[in-house]
Amino acid sequence: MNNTLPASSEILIVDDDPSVVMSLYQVMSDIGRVRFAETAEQTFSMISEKHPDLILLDIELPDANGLDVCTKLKAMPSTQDIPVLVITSHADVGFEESVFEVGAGDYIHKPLNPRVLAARAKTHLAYYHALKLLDKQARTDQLTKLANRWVFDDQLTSELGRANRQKNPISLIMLDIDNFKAFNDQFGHIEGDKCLQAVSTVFSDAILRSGDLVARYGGEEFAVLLPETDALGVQKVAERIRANVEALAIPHADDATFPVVTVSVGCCTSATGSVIDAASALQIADQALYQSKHEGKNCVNFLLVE
Ligand SMILES: Nc1nc2c(ncn2[C@@H]2O[C@H](COP(=O)(O)OP(=O)(O)OP(=O)(O)O)[C@@H](O)[C@H]2O)c(=O)[nH]1
Repeated sequence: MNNTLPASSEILIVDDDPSVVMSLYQVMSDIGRVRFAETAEQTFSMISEKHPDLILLDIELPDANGLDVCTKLKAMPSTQDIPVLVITSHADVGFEESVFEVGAGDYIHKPLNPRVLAARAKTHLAYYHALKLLDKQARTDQLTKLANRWVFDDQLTSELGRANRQKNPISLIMLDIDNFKAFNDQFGHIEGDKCLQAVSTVFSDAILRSGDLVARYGGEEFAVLLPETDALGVQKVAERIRANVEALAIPHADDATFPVVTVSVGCCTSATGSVIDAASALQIADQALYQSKHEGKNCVNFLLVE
């Protein structure tokens, strides 16, 4: 397990005793990059700047009890998974129980034993990095490296809710590669996979805002979510994607509608965030996509919901 440790682990030491900090630093600087906080306030401010991969937390801080700090960290979704190792001189059973009750991963007694500290820190870091990797893999389509349908549906639901609360427009694009069965039949599945990867790059390059999301929705079907984007905006993005896929000029199968690979596009906008249910939004975009297929493929259709 320890072999999986990346060289760049970020470790935050929270302690106000210079001699303890020095001992911790001597051990931890061999394991990762170390930062320090002396108080609870500094701790939260440093964590908001950059999330550490491991926190070594003293119990007696000048402005708070370390257990309360841990409770707060474990209550926040953005920090709850960061492993916390409590550094303590308490040894009674009741105290040990309270360490685990607040969600800390482990505790280490003072005086510190450097080898035990290093071993425990490495174990927690290895589990944390492995979990992060698994989480990333669970959210990513392995072939295209885009987000998968699960991530898309999740984000669509939360962005629709937000658009509705703020009465903001929100737009959705569904894309489907034209005659992809014919492509696979003529060139084989390996070339088909390469084609999917190439068009995925076009989709990713076409979305410019940080809140936008592109995902592989099914086999040769893709979806794009554009929060705070109105009818004009989504149609621009949709047309850019359609044109850029065509411009890739990937030769298509002899019996395909067009000589190069193309996509049919369906998009919709909920002008005031009135569509709040993900299934309805997807169904409207799908309806527009169906219209594009029906009109001869390689085109964009759009539906507006007021
Ligand atoms: N190579 C490859 N092919 C895939 C993958 N996922 C889905 N496909 C193929 O995509 C094709 C989709 O075929 P259809 O649903 O008939 O659609 P189409 O041929 O694109 O026809 P239109 O949508 O009407 O343009 C099928 O042959 C699937 O096997 C994949 O991951 N890799």
